[in-house]
Amino acid sequence: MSTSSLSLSLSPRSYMEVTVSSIVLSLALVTFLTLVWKALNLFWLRPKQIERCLREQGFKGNSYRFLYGDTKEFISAIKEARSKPMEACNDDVVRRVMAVHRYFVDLHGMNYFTWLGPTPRLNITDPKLVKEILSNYEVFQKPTTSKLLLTGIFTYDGEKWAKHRKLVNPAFQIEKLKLMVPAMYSSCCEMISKWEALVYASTKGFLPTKTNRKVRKIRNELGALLRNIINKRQGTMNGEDGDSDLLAILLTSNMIEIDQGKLGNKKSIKLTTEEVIEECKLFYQAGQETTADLLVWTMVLLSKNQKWQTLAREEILAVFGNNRPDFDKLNQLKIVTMILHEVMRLYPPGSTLTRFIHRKTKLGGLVLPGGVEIFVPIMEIHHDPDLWGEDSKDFKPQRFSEGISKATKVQGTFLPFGGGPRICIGQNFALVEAKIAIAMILKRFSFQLSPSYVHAPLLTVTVQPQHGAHLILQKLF
Ligand code: HEM
Repeated sequence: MSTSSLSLSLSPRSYMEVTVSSIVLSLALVTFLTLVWKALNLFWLRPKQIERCLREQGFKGNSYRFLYGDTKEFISAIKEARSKPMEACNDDVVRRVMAVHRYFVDLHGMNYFTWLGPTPRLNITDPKLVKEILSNYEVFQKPTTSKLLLTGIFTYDGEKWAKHRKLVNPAFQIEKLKLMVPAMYSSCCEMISKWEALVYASTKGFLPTKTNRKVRKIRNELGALLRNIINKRQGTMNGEDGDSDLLAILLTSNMIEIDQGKLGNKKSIKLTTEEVIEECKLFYQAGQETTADLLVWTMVLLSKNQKWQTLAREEILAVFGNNRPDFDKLNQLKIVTMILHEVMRLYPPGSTLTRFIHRKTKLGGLVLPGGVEIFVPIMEIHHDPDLWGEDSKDFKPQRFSEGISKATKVQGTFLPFGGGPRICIGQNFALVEAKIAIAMILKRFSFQLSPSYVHAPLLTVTVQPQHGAHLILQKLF
C-alpha cells in the first residue's frame, strides 16, 4: 500500500487526533527540555561560569561540585568547632566562632569564595569595599536565606524596606527612647529581685556556701529583659500618662507625610496594625538575643577583668549615687560605654553580614557576576591586628577612650551594628538598655567566673557561650 493511499484512508477526525496528540507530545518534550536546560543552567553551567569569573578576578575557592558545593566542609568544620575547647583553637575566638570561614581562609587565603550548594559566597574584608556594599542597599540586597528566618524591615528590600524603615524610625528617636526608660528600669528591677532572692536563699542554706553567693546561668534572664520592654504596659507607674512600651510608641508614631509632587499635595502613609505587630515580633527576634549576648559577654569579661569591673562600678556610683539610672545621666557613663564597645568589638553578637547581588555589579575595581552572595566577617575585621593593633585580641576598653574613630586605624571597621542606611535601627535602644542593666547589676552585685565556667563562644544565630555563663554573684549591700 502506498503512503498516499494510507493518508487517504484516515478519516478527518482521526487525522485531527494524530495532529493534536503530536502537538501535545512536542509541547511536553519542549517543556521537559526547557526544564532540564534550566536545571542544568542553574545547578551546573551558571555556577561554573561564575566560578571562572571569580577566579579571573583573583579569588580562590574549591571547584564547584554539583548541587552539594562545599556543604560537607561546612558541616565538618562546624562539628569540629563545637567539639573542641578554646585551647584547641589557640585561644583564638574567631577560629572557634567562625570555624567555616577560617577553614576556607586557611585553605585559600582571605580572598576566597565558597559554595552554599550552587550559590557562591564571596568573602569581603576590605573596609572600602565593605563601605560600598553597605551604602548601596538597592544593589546589595538581603539574601533569601535571611528571609527564611525573619520578616519585617530586617529582610525587606527596595521600596518596601524604605517605606517600613521611614515609618518605624520615629519610634527609635531619642525622645521616644526616653519614654521607654521606666519600662527598661522596671524590667531590670524584676530580674535583679529574682537574683537577690536566689542569693538570699543561698545564705539560708539553699546552697551550702558560707557567703551569700550563688552560681547563676544568667543568659536566659538577660534575654527576657527585652521581651518585657517591647510590650510592658507601664501606664501610670511614674505618674506618666499612657503607655511607654515600644509597641505602643510604634502604634502611635508610625505615620509620615509624603509629598505627592507638583501640586504639593501631601499624603499620609502608615503601617497597618498587623504590620506594626509583625515589626514588633521582629524586634523580639533581632533585639532579644543580640542584647542578651552583649550583656552576658560584658559580665563574663568584667568577671575576667576585675579591675574594669571596679572602675565601672565606681563610675556608676559617682554618676547615679543612690538614685535610679535616668536617661540624661547615661551619657556621663564614659567607662561603661568604653567597656560595651570593647565587648562588641571582641564578641559582636551578629558576627557576620550577608548581601546578595542579582545582576552584574561593579565593586571597587571588581566586576562581580549576578547570583553571588557577599559575606562580611565582622568578627574577623574586629580582631584584625592591622586595624586594631597588636593587642587586638585583648580586652582593652581604653582603646575607645577617645571615641570609636580613634580606636581603629581605618574608619568604618567597627561594625557591631552594621553600617550604611540599613544600620541597626535598635542600636540606641540596645545601648540604653545595656547601660541601665549593667548599672543596676554592678550597683547590687560583684561577680566572678565560677570554676564550672568553660569559655566556649559559639555561633548559633548570634555569638553565645556554648555551655552557658556560670557566674558567682555576691550581693554588695
Ligand atoms: C547589642 C544589640 C544589637 C546588635 C549587636 C544588633 C546588630 C544588628 C546588625 C549587625 C544589623 C544589620 C544587619 C544587616 O545589615 O544585615 C541590625 C539590624 C537590625 N536590628 Fe539590630 N542589633 C541589636 C539590637 C537590636 C534591637 C534591640 C532591635 C529592636 C528593638 C534591633 C532591630 C534591628 C532591626 C529591625 C534591623 C534591620 C534594620 C534594617 O534593615 O533597616 N536590633 N542589628
